[in-house]
Amino acid sequence: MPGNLYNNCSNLPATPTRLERLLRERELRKYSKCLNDCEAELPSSTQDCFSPDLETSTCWFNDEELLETVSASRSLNDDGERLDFRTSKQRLLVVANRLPVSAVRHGEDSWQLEMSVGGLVTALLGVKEFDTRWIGWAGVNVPDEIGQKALAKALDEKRCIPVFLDEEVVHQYYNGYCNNILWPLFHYIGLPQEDRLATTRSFQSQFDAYKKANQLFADVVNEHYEEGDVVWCHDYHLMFLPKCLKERNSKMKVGWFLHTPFPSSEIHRMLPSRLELLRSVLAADLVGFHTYDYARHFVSACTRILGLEGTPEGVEDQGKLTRIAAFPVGIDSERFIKALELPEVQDHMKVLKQRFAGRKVMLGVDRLDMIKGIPQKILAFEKFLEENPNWCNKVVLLQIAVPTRTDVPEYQKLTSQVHEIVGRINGRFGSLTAVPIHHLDRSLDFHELCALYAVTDVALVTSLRDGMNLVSYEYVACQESKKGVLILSEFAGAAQSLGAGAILVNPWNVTEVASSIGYALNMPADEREKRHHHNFKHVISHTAQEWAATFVSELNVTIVEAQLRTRQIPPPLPIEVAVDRYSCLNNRLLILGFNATLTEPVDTLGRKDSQINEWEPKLRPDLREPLRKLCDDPKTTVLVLSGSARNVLDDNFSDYNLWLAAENGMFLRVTTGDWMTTMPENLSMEWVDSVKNVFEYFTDRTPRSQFEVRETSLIWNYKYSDVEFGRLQARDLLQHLWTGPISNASLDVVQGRRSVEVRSVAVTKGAAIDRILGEIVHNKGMKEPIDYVLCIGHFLTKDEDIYTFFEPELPSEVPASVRPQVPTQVRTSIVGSRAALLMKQNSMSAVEQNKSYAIDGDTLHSMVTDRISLQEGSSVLDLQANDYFSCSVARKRSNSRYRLQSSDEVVTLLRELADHR
Ligand SMILES: O=P(O)(O)OC[C@H]1O[C@H](O[C@H]2O[C@H](CO)[C@@H](O)[C@H](O)[C@H]2O)[C@H](O)[C@@H](O)[C@@H]1O
Ligand SMILES: O=c1ccn([C@@H]2O[C@H](COP(=O)(O)OP(=O)(O)O)[C@@H](O)[C@H]2O)c(=O)[nH]1
Repeated sequence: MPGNLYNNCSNLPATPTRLERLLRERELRKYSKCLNDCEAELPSSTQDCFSPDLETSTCWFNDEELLETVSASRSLNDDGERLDFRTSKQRLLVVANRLPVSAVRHGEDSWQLEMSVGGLVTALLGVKEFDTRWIGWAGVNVPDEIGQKALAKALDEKRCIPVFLDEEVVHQYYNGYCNNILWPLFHYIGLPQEDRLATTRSFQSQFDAYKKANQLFADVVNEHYEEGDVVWCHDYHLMFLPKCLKERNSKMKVGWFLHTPFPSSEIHRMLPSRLELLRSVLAADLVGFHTYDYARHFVSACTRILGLEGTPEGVEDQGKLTRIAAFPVGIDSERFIKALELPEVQDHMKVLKQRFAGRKVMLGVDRLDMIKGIPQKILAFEKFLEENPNWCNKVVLLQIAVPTRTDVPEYQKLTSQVHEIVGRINGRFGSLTAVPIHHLDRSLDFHELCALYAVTDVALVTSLRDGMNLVSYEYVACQESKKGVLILSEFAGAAQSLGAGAILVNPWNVTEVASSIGYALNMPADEREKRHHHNFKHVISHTAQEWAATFVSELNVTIVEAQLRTRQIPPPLPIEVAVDRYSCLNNRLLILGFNATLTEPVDTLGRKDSQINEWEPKLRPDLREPLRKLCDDPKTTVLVLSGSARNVLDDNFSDYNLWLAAENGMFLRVTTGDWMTTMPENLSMEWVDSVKNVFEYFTDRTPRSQFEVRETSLIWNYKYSDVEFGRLQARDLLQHLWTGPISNASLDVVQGRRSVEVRSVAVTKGAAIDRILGEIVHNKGMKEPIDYVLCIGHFLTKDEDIYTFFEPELPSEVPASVRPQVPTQVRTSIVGSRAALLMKQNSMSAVEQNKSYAIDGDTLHSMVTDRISLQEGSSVLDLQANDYFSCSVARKRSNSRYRLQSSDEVVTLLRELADHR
């Protein structure tokens, strides 16, 4: 499709595709990594400053060196030798609710920083390729200024920037809206019911706090932002952030990534703030998810709930594309693999092996969260013991359950529930010397955790839903020597990547999980090896570093593409200029479309305004007054040029003094006169019956679709049907029309946004306007040439030839760069036709003579020349470039010079014109 003529880029060198750009970026990353690796071989004295030895740190918490690697270390900046490499690092602002460290206060101005627990922190700690700063909440309330200053200073050393949230905001935003509303909903647990109903009542105040908290995050980002920075927002806590950031600075590169699942649109629909949240996220340039399924759900929420267009690339709204894609996170696998060689880890392994000698050990590591399916896991283990009494003293389940979100009542309840089940099972199957379940309500340090991962025989992950689940990755990374078995919930994002090597289970099916435990414990060595090998390969190649680099690279590419795309969108109509020129001139022509131009905007969801009585297009009531004024102005001619049938235009406009052109100009009438036809005489309509059959078939099978028979075209409209079903049906319908029995007829099958229209090839608004103008000039007995044309409409691409109709005749002072590119041949014929518009007295009606019309467009123009009486020497059009305004309404790409966003803006424009006679 041609772009905006004013921005015709056809002469530019071919721009690379997105894939080409991404591949190039990938090559560059590889090259940069190669440079890095070479540096790693430099003498150790030059390395120390920027490559801290993580594995020598003894504790998972307070791991200062680890944090240094999150970002390019500052000492790197002081190293002259590495200047080139360093300068290529992109500044990255990572914004997440939780900082990688949580703060514990020790005195008025003294703070201790501890590593935060959770997959998001683990994933982001692996991000090393950028010059990174973290912005987030330190997990603590700091009401006093001294405390805030001291904490900010302590965090600064870790390149972290705090967002201070007071207790009430944390309560309403974090415990309330994030963890009691969004978290359960996104994990298919649903919204609060029964005893949680009180939460529903406070929903609005929690949402307000959520927005307020997001704004506070935005303020801190704005304070630290430097031009060119990439701002990467994380997770469901910050869905409002992209909008806050873009409102302030539309040029900021903003990405948003969700670490949890994004549920089916049917679940998201339940959320009272569903629209606002989706819209805010869409303000980002790039939106990422762990899996293709989550991305697909998000796109479908945008199409079904917001009524936007979903494309394979993302979601489009008024020409703005938000790119949506899957970026599965990984871990810093090397860090885990290397840790296994550390003496501390080896010591832990020895102790564990001794402690559990003679027993197989199964491992569970989860935050104590209802989504992790801990009760289901324990119940399945109980069933296994029940059914396999011979295993009772030979297997033990070690469950690490890290306390989390302890202020939220649901989490408190879960703790007691789990304790109760564990107690019961240990009582039932335990002995004086051994219990089958070892349950720990606390976190472990990094070395203990690695040792546990390495020595255990089976890892049991039974999440009911889980964005990714990094524990499964970490387990695989640490099992290179033992080759233990991973039992993995099919509802964890990790199932998509590790599914082939793991035993996949439905955690709700206790029987299935129990038998999988048996299968895993008895699995022969060669099968374990094969499965492990497959997973290990994936874990070491899909790292957190790779994840971040890919996301940021795609964000950069998305921005470039957006800039290219913007060039194809016409600029907004300069209303003041259009009005000013209008008031200066004396013979003005307004050509107005009808549907979606002078009618209320269609509810794209087909829900609200989809009552049957709304189906007929109606002139907006707020347009009646300005339209009447314009029609009654002797210096103005108003023409409504529409695809609609005659009766529809009659119903809406009979009371106004204007011109009506129905069926794309095939019928014409001044409201004081009768309808005339401008239809070429030998326009073949033989195809109508067969197309009618097809349309009827699809109308029957597509609820709330309509089928309209006009005299020169047939239209099947599905704007009130289910968006996705309608689109699928339209695809089938089009395929049939293009390849079926009528494929050879001389027809045009015109695809609208929510419609399919079939008409004869010769019928377009641009083809009709010449004849219409001739008739208007003749009928009005115009003496003065038309010196102002405003042509606005929500026209189909095929009908946009109306915009170009006037272009070639504009005087040559229009700068070459903004003049439309019309092929020479076409130009000649149009210029030829313009001769038809020379005025003469005693003219004969062009329409009266329509018998002699030929179908060929060029011939038509010259036929008109013969029939319109001309007034010696004067032209119908005397149009200066600046007095011609072609303007599309609610179209993302168009050949028009300008655009208006919606029919609301048409109202504004026509009111202004009406007030400036
Ligand atoms: O910060 P908290 O409220 O204590 O919760 C900890 C984190 O839990 C969630 O982690 C998710 O991210 C992981 C990495 O992408 C993913 O593997 C896992 O499936 C998710 O549950 C949460 O999304 C984070 O924001 C929290 O920080
Ligand atoms: O005592 C512990 C137990 C777990 N983890 C880490 O917590 C993360 C859990 O991430 P996952 O993606 O599995 O789930 P999430 O908790 O983020 O939902 C993993 O990186 C674990 O190494 C930890 O730091 N300390």
